[in-house]
Order: sequence, then structure tokens, then C-alpha cells
Amino acid sequence: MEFIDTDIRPWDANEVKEQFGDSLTLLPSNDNIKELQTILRDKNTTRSDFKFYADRLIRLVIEESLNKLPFTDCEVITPTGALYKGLKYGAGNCGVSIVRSGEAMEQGLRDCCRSIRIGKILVESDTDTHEAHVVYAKFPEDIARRQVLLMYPIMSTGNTVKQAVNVLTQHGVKEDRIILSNLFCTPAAVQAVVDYVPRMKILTAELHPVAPNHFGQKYFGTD
Ligand SMILES: O=P(O)(O)OC[C@H]1O[C@H](OP(=O)(O)OP(=O)(O)O)[C@H](O)[C@@H]1O
Repeated sequence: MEFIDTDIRPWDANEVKEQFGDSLTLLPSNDNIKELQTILRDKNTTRSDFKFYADRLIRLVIEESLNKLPFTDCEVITPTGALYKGLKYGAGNCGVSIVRSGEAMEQGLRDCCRSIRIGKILVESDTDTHEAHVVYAKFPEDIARRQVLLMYPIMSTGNTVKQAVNVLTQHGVKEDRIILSNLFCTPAAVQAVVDYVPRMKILTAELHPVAPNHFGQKYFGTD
């Protein structure tokens, strides 16, 4: 289904829920997050500031994405001898970054999960047609048994992510065991990806008709 949006503003959580149901989760916004997004959108932001503030937003998105992975009940004893009923992060997950912008999210994941395995996929897009194809993929050998946190900060058409998901499913990963961790996406990209892989879960910090496609160039300093 083609989605055409002429309203140039970020979507709120109610609109997201109405259009995409449980497929898309919006990072709950606040003034702190809005400031980070403003700095990343500003054409006058220096490269050094861009990386610094992008890393802050990435950390928030990664922390929220981890909340979509399984936790199990556990009990611990506090220093005063009391029983505390808590939760323990489950094993059997891995990260996969889409080169190159997705690599910007690897450190944020490692800061939370010190020794998590991280695979990589390189997808190349044609600058004119936006057609994407996979050039390279390397995963943990047991990836088919793992839940996958797929990392890519920008979705403009969604083509890059669709190709990356293709490779994962070809390696035996079930669609409903993939969580896409994303910073900015367009409504058209979400619609395209949801139509393509309806059972994958997507978490983003902003749904906006204009994608900040300068992200990779500015973060890595290749502009
Ligand atoms: O959803 P899509 O339409 O596939 O687009 C996703 C991103 O990929 C492109 O960037 P680029 O080729 O510079 O990627 P990189 O930053 O990862 O190198 C494009 O400018 C988007 O930022």
C-alpha cells in the first residue's frame, strides 16, 4: 500500500498508534529529546556536536529497544536481608548493524550489553532509483536462534532496511524476532517496511515526512 503524506510535521503517539498499531513504537518524547533532534536537524550544527548529540539520542533509543527484548522473573537478597522480586535480562540476543550509519549505534548497544555479538550487513543504494542490494553480510553462526536488534538510524524509503531484513530471514531469523532500532523515519518508509515484514517490531525516536539523510555523512565526517 502506497502512503503519501503532505503534512510536514512529526507524528504524535496517537497518530502512530492509529496508523501502525503495535508495529511501530515511538520513543516517548520530552523537551530533552526534542533538543537533541533539533540539533541533529540544524544545518549549522558542527560535526563534533552532531556526533556528540547523536550518540546521546542513540543511547536513549537503544535503552528503549532493549525493553522490547525478553526479561525473566528473578529474586535477589538486598544488603538488609530482604527479598526483592525483580527482572533479569534474557540471553540469546544479538545486534546487527547496517553499514554504515547503523555502525554509529554499535557503541550505544555495547555500552548497555558489554559483550553482545554484533553482525553486519552492507546494503548499497542507487542514488537515483533508491534501489538497494546487499553487498556483504556476516552474522553470529547461530543467528537463527537469536533475537536480533537491527540497527539503522534513518529510513527514508525503507529500501535499505527491507533488503537487510531479507538477508536475516534468509539466514533463518524469524521476522517476529527482529526489532529495528531507528532514530528518524518517514511515514512512507514505515508503511513500506510494515507491508513487507508485518511482524517485525520497529522502534523510532521520530516519525517525520522529511528524513535527515545527511546523518551518515555528518556523523562520519565524509561530507
Ligand atoms: O530508507 P532508505 O531510502 O533506504 O534510506 C536510508 C538511508 O540510506 C541512505 O543514506 P546512505 O546511503 O548515505 O547510507 P549510510 O549513511 O548508511 O552510508 C539515505 O540517504 C538514508 O539516509
